[in-house]
Amino acid sequence: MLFRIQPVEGRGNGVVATSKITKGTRIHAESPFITLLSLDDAPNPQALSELVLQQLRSATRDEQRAFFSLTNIHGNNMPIILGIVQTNALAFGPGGEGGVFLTGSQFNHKCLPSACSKWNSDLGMMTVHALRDIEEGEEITITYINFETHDVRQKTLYDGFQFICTCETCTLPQEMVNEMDADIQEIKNIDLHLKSSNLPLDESLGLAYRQRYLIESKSLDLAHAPDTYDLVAKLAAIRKDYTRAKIFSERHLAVVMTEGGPDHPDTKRQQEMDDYLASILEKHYGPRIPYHFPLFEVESWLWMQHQLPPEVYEGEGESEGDSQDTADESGYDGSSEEEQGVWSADEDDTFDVEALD
Ligand SMILES: C[S@@+](CC[C@H](N)C(=O)[O-])C[C@H]1O[C@@H](n2cnc3c(N)ncnc32)[C@H](O)[C@@H]1O
Repeated sequence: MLFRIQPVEGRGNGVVATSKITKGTRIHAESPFITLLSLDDAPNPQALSELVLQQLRSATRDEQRAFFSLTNIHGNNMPIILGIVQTNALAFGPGGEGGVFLTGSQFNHKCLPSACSKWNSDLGMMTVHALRDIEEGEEITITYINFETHDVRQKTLYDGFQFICTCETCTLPQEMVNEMDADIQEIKNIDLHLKSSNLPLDESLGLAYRQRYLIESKSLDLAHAPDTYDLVAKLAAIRKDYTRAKIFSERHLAVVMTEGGPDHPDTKRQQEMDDYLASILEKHYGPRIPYHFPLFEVESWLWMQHQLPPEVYEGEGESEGDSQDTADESGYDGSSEEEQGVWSADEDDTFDVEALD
């Protein structure tokens, strides 16, 4: 066992590492003890109680005891069973299904968590993987919420779990919180823009680069940050730029592998896409990835960097100064695609992204 459950100051019980855990390690896997049909529908308390009672009756005494020892933040405001369910239910299914986990429900929240909880429909289990190295004695945290600005995060956590988040991110000085919120909003705007407009690939990559820059260099990798690599891999594949698609696909594969492990459906799907791209490259072109260039040049080539046309960005949170900064960082030397070693695929190579979704 890589962790133990113990009291954590200001957060009730929590999950604490009993040894050093390296990034990508599966920390925990567990089937739901109580399964709920939907966390999205306002539950009819009577029906919910009945559903939970039915499942409790078929549990062992030890399991029942473990269920009743879970935290109930609702006190006398509702029947005890409902209080426990509402405090501990985690969402997992695509239709808003959720459940209570005897161990997994004891992970506390942080906006910049050290671990990722993910529902694995193939295993019928929630898994928890380390998003970074975690030290012995450190609390292992997950996130309960989506990628949001400070006030939205606080409201969601208070409404759903009745606590005020005091994590490092939420307690930054107001000026830094404002700056971070502006960056988060810009990341979300870019995501919407990339998904809703049919931009030429170089413009999409320019925006995507900016998104990745904001997420990585400013430590905004709050859980559920938009997955830039997934999107640009698909955009490049649709435009038959299989070399770039393959590189972005490898990066996305690394992300889903860390978050869900090799047996997660997302990882398997991405592996399938990656193998397919590899087979196209192998069959028609052989390796064209310019790894013999210095890393900086490969990155610059990969993202097709040049200054973004201002109209792409207008009104979406970026100042002119910022845009200029990005262009300056790019190192784009103005050489043509051919000079940079980029090739185009045959007409017959049609990448069916839908089939992989
Ligand atoms: C799913 S339970 C987590 C385990 C819980 N701490 C326990 O003692 O069983 C959710 C509750 O834990 C507490 N909690 C989780 N994350 C917290 C945080 N970052 N700060 C304060 N309380 C937190 C809140 O009371 C929340 O309603």
